[in-house]
Amino acid sequence: MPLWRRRPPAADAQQSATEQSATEPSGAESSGARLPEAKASRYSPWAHELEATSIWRVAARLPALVVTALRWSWRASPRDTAATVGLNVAAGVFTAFGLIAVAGVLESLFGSGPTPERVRAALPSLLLVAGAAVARGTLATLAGWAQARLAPQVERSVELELFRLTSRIRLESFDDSDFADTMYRARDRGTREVARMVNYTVDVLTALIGLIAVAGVLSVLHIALLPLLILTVLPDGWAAVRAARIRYAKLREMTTIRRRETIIGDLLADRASAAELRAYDMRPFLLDHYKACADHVRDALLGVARRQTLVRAGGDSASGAATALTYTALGGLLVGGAMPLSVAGTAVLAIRQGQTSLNQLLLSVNACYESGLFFNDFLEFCDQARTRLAPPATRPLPGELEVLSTRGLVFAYPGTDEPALRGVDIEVRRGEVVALVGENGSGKSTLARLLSGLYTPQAGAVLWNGVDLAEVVPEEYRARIGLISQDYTQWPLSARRNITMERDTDEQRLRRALKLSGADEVVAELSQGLDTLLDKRFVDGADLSGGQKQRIAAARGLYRDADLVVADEPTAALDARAEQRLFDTLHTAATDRTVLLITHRLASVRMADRIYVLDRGRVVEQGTHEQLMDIPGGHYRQLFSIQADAYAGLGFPSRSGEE
Ligand SMILES: Nc1ncnc2c1ncn2[C@@H]1O[C@H](COP(=O)(O)OP(=O)(O)OP(=O)(O)O)[C@@H](O)[C@H]1O
Repeated sequence: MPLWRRRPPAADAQQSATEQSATEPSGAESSGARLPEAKASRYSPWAHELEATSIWRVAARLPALVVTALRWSWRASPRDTAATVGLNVAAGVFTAFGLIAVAGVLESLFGSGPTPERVRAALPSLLLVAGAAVARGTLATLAGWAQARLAPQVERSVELELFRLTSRIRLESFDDSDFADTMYRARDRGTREVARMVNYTVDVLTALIGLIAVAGVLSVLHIALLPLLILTVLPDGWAAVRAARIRYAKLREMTTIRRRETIIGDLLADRASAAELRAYDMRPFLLDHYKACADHVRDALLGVARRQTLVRAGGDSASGAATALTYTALGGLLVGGAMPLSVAGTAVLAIRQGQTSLNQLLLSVNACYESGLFFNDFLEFCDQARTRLAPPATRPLPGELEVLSTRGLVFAYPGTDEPALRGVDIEVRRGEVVALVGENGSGKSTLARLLSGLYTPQAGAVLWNGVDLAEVVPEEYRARIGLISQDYTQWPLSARRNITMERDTDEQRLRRALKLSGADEVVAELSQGLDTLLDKRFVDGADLSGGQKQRIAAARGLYRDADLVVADEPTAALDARAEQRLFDTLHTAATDRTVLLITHRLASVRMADRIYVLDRGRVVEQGTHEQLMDIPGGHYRQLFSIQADAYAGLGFPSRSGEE
């Protein structure tokens, strides 16, 4: 496993966090007091490990990363990748060729004989220098074009892969905070780095070619000059790589804080939170919290800048000393008569060019390496996401739903010790209305999601006509379920699309769903009817009330030609009339479909064929309303009585208007 992928053992995190907070700048400490992530970064041990790892060990992984980046680039556009690499390399060849031609010019100019004759002798080489410059310039321009074309294509392809994975991973992955950090890093910078890595790789190749030419010229002039040249640049290169690692390690260490900073920033600037932010005057609190995060990040980055400057200053001084040594050696060779003046002139030129090329090489290797660290975040995300995909299932759905049952279902959310479901057995038969009731947090929605195939149980199974859903192609059974979710999404699409969720509309089914859910009244008020965009953030977009949104969500669940309708608190935001209409609908819908209903309005489950009562993740009672009411001190009986008592004796008129 590469060093920068290794996760710190949890036990080490606390200890290292203590060490870490001792080394933080004072501002970070003060914000750390308010930010748990600042005090106990999960990545601290990892960051220390990265900093302590030898540069050579880490750099050894670079070629593999470069190859991966090139593969991504090739996938995005083979033509532009080939053009970028090919044209840049060709431009590099002409740069080297130009230097060799310059050496020829100098040799002729510093030779013996009258000046006009020496100038004439230098003319062919001069022409070669000019030709090489023109060719290099043309190739570099074309290469720049190819490079500029490549970047957006690569970014697109990498981002698409990212979203293909985020939209396929198992739902519970979103409840895992470690994975959320990984996803944040991949989205934050990881995807942008592939194109950059390709560019830096090309720079490395170009610089290498220039360097080979210089090395060739220098070794012909005097072999001692070559190691001296390398010595002048190595300290600088070491400093650059080290500085990059310091920055990356700190950024990675701050992943959770930066994610929190983004979340708070969104709350401060998002429409969805704008009203409550004002109503509860959350502004000072959020701003203060945002400032604490931003202060921590700023202080940490100031610390990084200080350390980077020190490292670079060390590298620069050592490189300066090595340059002085090189020129002293050159002077010594001249004074000692070991090298004629014309050769020394060429050597100075070659050394300068060599330093430029070597510097360029080290800078591009460093940039490539730094990019590689971030690119690796994207690869790490892809690796982790692939392990979070549902295992491939090939079994087709075993016919229309006859019976959906669960067997010893156990499910715990990631990062929690307490299971939300602890061995649940229920059964829903075709044409039945089955209700799940229970107090808040008893596990109803979790069970509904498992029955809808959205979560994977840790133990037990959900069986469709006796076949374990784990073996069935997920798209097949999800298509047979109409989910009216408690946390429904209003998509930034037209009202029509918000209901049908598919490109082609079955007008008859749509009209029926609109009527059954009461969404027909909502659509009638929209300026462009079903074609109205349901998102106020865009021109001509409409906004809906909470109940209106819920009617649209109910229409979505009813539109689907499903075997099973799962309705999780489908009426929480509805007015009394709409609520009654939807419950009536759900009860009559069960003549041709099966309905699983979750609600706290117990009067509405009286008609259910069977009621399961959940408590702390277990089914504690089951039966019809009458059977459950017959259990003395029973859970359901108590809940029902509390609601019934609230209305009892108040003499409300019935639905028909009579007392
Ligand atoms: N995403 C989550 N991550 C961790 N724990 C969760 C998550 N969602 C729910 N839980 C926990 O799982 C348990 C069951 O929650 P669930 O939402 O299924 O209850 P519920 O019966 O539907 O409650 P309600 O009536 O309030 O909707 C609760 O203890 C809850 O805190």
